Amino acid sequence: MIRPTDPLTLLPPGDGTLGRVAIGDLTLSTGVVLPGVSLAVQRWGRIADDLSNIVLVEHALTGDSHVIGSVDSLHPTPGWWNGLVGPGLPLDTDHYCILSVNVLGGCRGSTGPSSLHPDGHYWGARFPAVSVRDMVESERAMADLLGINRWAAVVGGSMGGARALEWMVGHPDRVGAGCVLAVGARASADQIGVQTAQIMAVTSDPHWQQGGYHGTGRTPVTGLGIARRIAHLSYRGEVELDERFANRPQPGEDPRGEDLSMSGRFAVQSYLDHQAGKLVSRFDACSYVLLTDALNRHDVGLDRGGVERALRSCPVPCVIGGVTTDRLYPLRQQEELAALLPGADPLVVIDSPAGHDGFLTESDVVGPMLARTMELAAHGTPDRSRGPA
Ligand SMILES: CC(=O)SCCNC(=O)CCNC(=O)[C@H](O)C(C)(C)COP(=O)(O)OP(=O)(O)OC[C@H]1O[C@@H](n2cnc3c(N)ncnc32)[C@H](O)[C@@H]1OP(=O)(O)O
Ligand SMILES: N[C@@H](CCO)C(=O)O
Repeated sequence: MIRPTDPLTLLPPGDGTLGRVAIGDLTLSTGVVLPGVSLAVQRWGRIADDLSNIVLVEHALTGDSHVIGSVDSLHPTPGWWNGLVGPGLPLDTDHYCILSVNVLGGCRGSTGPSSLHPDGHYWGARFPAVSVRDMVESERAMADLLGINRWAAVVGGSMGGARALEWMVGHPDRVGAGCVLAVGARASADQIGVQTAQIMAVTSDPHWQQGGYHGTGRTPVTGLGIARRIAHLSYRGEVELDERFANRPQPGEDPRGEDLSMSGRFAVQSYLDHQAGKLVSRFDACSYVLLTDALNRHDVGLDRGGVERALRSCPVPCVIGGVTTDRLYPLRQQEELAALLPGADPLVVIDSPAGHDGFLTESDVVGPMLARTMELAAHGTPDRSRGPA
């Protein structure tokens, strides 16, 4: 007798090994069909027989599926939520299987602009535009393939929070509980402004080559580095930066010389150079443009009668959090989410100088928020009687 393959055998083992799930062709919200899509996946913990204990953790713009780092492999990789996932930790692998997916269009294993097109050349900027909703649809296609009807919870911050929110609003019956950090219901004018400036920095680099730089030996590292400097400023608190760097020169350098040769740097300039250097060494410029553009398109109310109606229609129990000093996704945006989502706990305000990156750095507060999310998830089917307001 031929037994059908157990879909779960398509997943990597529960020890954080990186695997890849082929989901086939994906029709995007623009109508474009993206052929042969694969998603890079990692998971930690055992999957229950009834698949009811799987938590989807969504990463931010330049993150990836390495929610927690690995030190013992040939290629040690840092994690971005170390200390929050593991036995006895807020995302408790003694009870739950924690699963993370490199985003559609990313550059850390999932199909994206640095993947090969069916014609054998790199996709580059030929890669079709994707929205946050498309990212979620790729994850839904993967869940369908694996037979996962419902996530115990979906959690994430920033772009990961946008994906978590899209899951909750677009597929409320498939999300047991949600945790949404440091994001809003739609892109604001300020975000689109700062993010389009970053996109222009990348695409104005002569090495961009209309997005066809892959395989040419010339990559737009200068433009990507400028984009990261602009972005990183928006990720950190204004007061925090001034307390750390003020207008001091970088030790041993003189930024106040007699001419404009710019040979000496301010300390903050050196810090941003460092952050830019780290990003260009690990991230693809086309993916950066694609994902930044997806954030510009983010609008949970699109084709759902607007933000208020979309949020009010979502009964998923959830935890919403924002950072006091977040100047990219200011607190008013999370206040809106907490006010309009019928299943939301009172807003958790993360009091931190760290700015937007607080959802990565303030694990003392984020940990209890994740624990609370799992408490909501454990209560099972949400109280649908609250219904749309
Ligand atoms: C780690 C990953 O790549 S996981 C994927 C997710 N990645 C991200 O989320 C984005 C990348 N990282 C970040 O945004 C941030 O570094 C965070 C949020 C992860 C950590 O924030 P913090 O711990 O507050 O780091 P902080 O902003 O102080 O930066 C520290 C770095 O700046 C460097 N630095 C500080 N001052 C200066 C200076 N004057 N000149 C040059 N470098 C400086 C430090 O040496 C340190 O370098 P290192 O990270 O290579 O060790
Ligand atoms: N530091 C985060 C900020 C965006 O949320 C990142 O690079 O992904």
